[in-house]
Amino acid sequence: MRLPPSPTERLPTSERLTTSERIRSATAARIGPFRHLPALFRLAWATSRALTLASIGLRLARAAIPALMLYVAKLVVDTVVAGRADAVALASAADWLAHPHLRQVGLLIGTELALALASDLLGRATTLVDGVLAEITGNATTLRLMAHAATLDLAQFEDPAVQDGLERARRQVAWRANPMGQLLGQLQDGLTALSLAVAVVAFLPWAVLLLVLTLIPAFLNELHFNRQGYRLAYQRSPDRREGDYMRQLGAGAETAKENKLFGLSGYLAERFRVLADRALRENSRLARRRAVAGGFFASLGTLAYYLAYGVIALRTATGTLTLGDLTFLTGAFLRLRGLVEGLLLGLSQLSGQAQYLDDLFGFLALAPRLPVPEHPAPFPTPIREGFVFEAVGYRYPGAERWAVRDLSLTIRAGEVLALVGENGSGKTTIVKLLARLYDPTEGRILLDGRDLRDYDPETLRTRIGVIFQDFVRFDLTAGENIAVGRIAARAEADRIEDVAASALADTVVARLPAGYDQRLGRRFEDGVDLSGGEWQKLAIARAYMRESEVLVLDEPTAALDARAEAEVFARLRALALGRTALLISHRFSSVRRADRIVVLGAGRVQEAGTHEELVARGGRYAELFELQAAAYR
Ligand SMILES: Nc1ncnc2c1ncn2[C@@H]1O[C@H](COP(=O)(O)OP(=O)(O)OP(=O)(O)O)[C@@H](O)[C@H]1O
Repeated sequence: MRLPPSPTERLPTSERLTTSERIRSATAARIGPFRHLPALFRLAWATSRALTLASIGLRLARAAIPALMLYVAKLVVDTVVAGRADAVALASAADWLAHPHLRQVGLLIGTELALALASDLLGRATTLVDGVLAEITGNATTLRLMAHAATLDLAQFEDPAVQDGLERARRQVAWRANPMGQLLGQLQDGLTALSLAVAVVAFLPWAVLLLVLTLIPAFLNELHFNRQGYRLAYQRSPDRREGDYMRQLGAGAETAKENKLFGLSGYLAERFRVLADRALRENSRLARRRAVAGGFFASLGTLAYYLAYGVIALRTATGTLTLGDLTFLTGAFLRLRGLVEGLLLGLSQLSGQAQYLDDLFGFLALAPRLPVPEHPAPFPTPIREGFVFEAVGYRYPGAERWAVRDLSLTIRAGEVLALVGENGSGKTTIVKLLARLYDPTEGRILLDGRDLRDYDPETLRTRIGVIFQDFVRFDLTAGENIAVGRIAARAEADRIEDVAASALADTVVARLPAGYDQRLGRRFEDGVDLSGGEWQKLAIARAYMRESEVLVLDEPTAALDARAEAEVFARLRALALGRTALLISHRFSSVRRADRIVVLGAGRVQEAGTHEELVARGGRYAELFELQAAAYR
């Protein structure tokens, strides 16, 4: 039978593990749903040793109680039966206590009561400890997820499989599901069953053997169906992802506007229904087979129980066993059956959780791919020469086409360079390569004569301020939306106000009810939404906040009105004084003010020069410029 792929096997080739690691992970896959249990335990252990130990200790203590209680109950019955012969008239409590048999019965009942109370208290304490442990493990896991996410490369986030896995892992953590508690619960039930079985062995060894013989096929059957269910869930993973996406589209706030205008809800619901129906059909088929096989093995167990019950009753009737033995053995068998059923059920629940644990641990096992130099070159301060792209080519993972190819380009220190070119010509890709979000597939990028890969990428990124065209609209306050450009300076209100003024964002903030403290966006109740251009002004302020040597603005003014655009550029020139600025724009009115303009086409440089030079040349730039200018005449 083919095994389901491990989470790493679902990743793109470059993400995959070495051969020996793959063999190890394939072996692990055979254990299916249970392979994450050690990691799960380590997670809880690392979060709180005291609580993990407390949870285990409490469960161990509680596991032995049922067998003890049944045994005490047996002693009660036997003592009561033995004492019936010398029954006397007892007038007072003192008489009761003075009577040896009755005192013994009283003592035994008191012991059973103490055990019952201890079991209750231990149960409550376990729930309390497990609840706290689940919450702090959940929080610690979220922090670990966030810390790990920060170490990964952009390309990894852009991989749909990684994205979906991360999303599900996040949801799993947010649900505060407690697989650890469930696992320990299973352990406790297993130990209780074992203690009962050991106690029964003393009386009827063959009965325990009978039980074990009927249990083994039931367990094997459960494990078989667990693996089948796990495999099915894996195969259905793409469908499930698509179904989740349809649900999100059909019921999400972000898409509500277009859903209404285009009347999409029926279409999306139908697509969801088709996927859900297919899943239902496959799941039901497996569930039916599981129910039939499970029912058969459960009946075998019941048969074994009644067989043992009959023999116990007969042996009690013939005097080989006492009435107390009868109580104990029937009680122990009944309890054992209940426990075993619970254990089998727990097994299938644990296997359901395992898919999410796959996502969580699969994500935590991802390693970043961009190499970081062990001994980075000292970063030039200030940058003297600038950046040189030498025959750079970049192809996105899994893409057939090159986004840029044979690209030779110089960005001189201190200049304002504009990049223009048609959609998809590679402008944004150049920016990402510059900030080392990706490494070139071929060729190299030099900064002051050294390969960009020789520098520490973190340092490089602190020296470059980039605002992408799809900048993030944080549902935080207006002040924070600017401060994220240099989050360490978030308390410097003056600085935030200064950069806001430079980006014309001050007038936007002035109109907000709570000014810089106003929460933006629609996610939260106190949020106020802004227009596209207003958001863009905040994003420009964010870039200025960075105070970096290299300023990169990707379509910074696309949403601005003509007057705002002109003003932003006038200020940008003043701000960029002495700094290097890279400007990407489709608006030639902005582009023409740059020191130099580079025209890209199909990932290559087509022309470069000042506005005047390029217009005089009568090439591609002149043609595009004329097209836009004509539209205004
Ligand atoms: N994350 C990605 N994965 C795969 N391909 C991508 C990705 N981002 C961009 N591309 C492809 O790379 C090429 C260059 O894209 P890029 O975003 O650099 O163009 P651009 O010049 O900035 O375009 P625009 O003017 O539309 O913003 C395009 O063909 C695009 O389809």
